[in-house]
Amino acid sequence: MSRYIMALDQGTTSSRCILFDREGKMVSLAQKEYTQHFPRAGWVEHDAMEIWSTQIGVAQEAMYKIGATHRDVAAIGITNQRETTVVWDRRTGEPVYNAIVWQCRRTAPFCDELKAQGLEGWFRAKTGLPIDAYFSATKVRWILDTVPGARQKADAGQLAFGTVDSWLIYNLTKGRCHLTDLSNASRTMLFNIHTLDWDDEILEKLQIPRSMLPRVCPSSGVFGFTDPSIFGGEIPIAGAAGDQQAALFGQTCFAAGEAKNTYGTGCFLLLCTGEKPVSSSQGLITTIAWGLGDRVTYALEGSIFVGGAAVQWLRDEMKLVESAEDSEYMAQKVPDTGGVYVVPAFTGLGAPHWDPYARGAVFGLTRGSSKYHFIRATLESIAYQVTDVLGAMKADAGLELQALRVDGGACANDFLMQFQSDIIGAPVHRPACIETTALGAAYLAGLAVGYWKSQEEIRGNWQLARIFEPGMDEAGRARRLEGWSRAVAAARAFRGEE
Ligand SMILES: Nc1ncnc2c1ncn2[C@@H]1O[C@H](COP(=O)(O)OP(=O)(O)O)[C@@H](O)[C@H]1O
Ligand SMILES: O=P(O)(O)OC[C@H](O)CO
Repeated sequence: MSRYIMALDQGTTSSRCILFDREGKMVSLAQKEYTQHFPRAGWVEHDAMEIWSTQIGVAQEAMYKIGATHRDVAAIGITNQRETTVVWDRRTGEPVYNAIVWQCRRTAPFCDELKAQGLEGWFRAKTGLPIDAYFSATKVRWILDTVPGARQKADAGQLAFGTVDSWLIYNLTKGRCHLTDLSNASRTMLFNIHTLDWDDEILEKLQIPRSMLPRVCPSSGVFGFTDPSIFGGEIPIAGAAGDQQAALFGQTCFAAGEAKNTYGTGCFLLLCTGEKPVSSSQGLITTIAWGLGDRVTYALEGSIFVGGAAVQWLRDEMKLVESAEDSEYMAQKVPDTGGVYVVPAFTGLGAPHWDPYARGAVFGLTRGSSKYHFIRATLESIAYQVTDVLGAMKADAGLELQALRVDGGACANDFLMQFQSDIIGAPVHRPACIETTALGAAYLAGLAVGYWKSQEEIRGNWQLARIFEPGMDEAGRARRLEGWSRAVAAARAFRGEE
């Protein structure tokens, strides 16, 4: 029997491939950062061909590192940055425009038009989502309206739309399969999470032809086989899920009431609600967690657009740190932020505010403010945003958190995790494997081909590595949270330039 499951983790900042063994341990990893394009203020794009080339490059590298061949890989699981929109020409396989990334705000004015028509409740009832530029629907519409000839080609059935999972499956199968999974479909604002089908009324309203859309499959099951030219032989693609849902699966949060928070480019807190979609009155999203066989599991989600990306900004734009890791010791060179608050609303604010016009801001600077205060305040801003989302989840779902399970690149930062625990007043549990996104995709694929027999078997693989206990007094917590909420209100009042 094959020895490994391959996870392809196509994230916002990097493409990654990890090979896992039966205990859920990483056997080989390869990763490559790729180019972020910011053609205008608030716009974010990726080159879809670079997504594909880096993803396939790291897959081959991960196999090469341990001398694995296609025979050693029982199945591939795909997980991906969600909502990011690729539209390609079926005849050439070429994208007609760059991938429009989930963070991109270009369609905010069109979303305002939809809201002005009073459609907010209509969309939410069908899709579980608020109307926002974050989701794929208005991005597809923008491409059809803007790229010369796109509308005509789409009407003639020549164009295909997909989120990044679809784009990878299409290329891995050399154009044979145009598919997606339920969790990714639920992020498009085109998919009805109750009927489990693309919603014809929404398609009509947005003038998006159904012929562009992929077929929707369960998250665990054989989607197709890789073309033999890629790995030297066929490998089944047996799992796919959006990265945040995959992380929920990788953290083995299978039962209603179990939650995790991922600290990647953004931060995403997901609470499993079981087979029941729970609707939100607090600015959270109702989303499909995964489909297994004919059973669909739902989740409530708080989506924060800028998490670890704020640390990347400190590194790449502000040049205040040389590496993301350095932020940890530099933040601890000062005992507190000295009253400085950073609001990293670089692409507006997601949950619970949903304000596309908010922009990043720094408050509380004094003559004594140093770069260390600035770095510390940036890290703290990540934890404050998570605290706001937790508050919404408590109000919506009555979540009484015993402990917060964490994962994702930035959860390696001990300072951030300690501050997170302090500011929510609850323990933070960091597992041994923080690559839970990839692990979740591997589990979905492995279950489909019998590599793992059951979810119970998988549960046994989860291991705790470190607990962060809250140490901040109530008064200190309340004072900081009050400062943070004033900073957010001020950043929202400023409103960015169009
Ligand atoms: N030690 C660290 N401290 C703070 N942030 C970090 C650290 N390591 C990585 N990051 C941040 O985490 C993000 C990468 O996490 P990852 O889970 O790989 O994200 P993605 O899947 O979105 O590409 C980057 O934005 C990076 O700045
Ligand atoms: O790339 P990540 O891990 O920050 O995840 C991005 C999300 O899927 C966007 O919804």
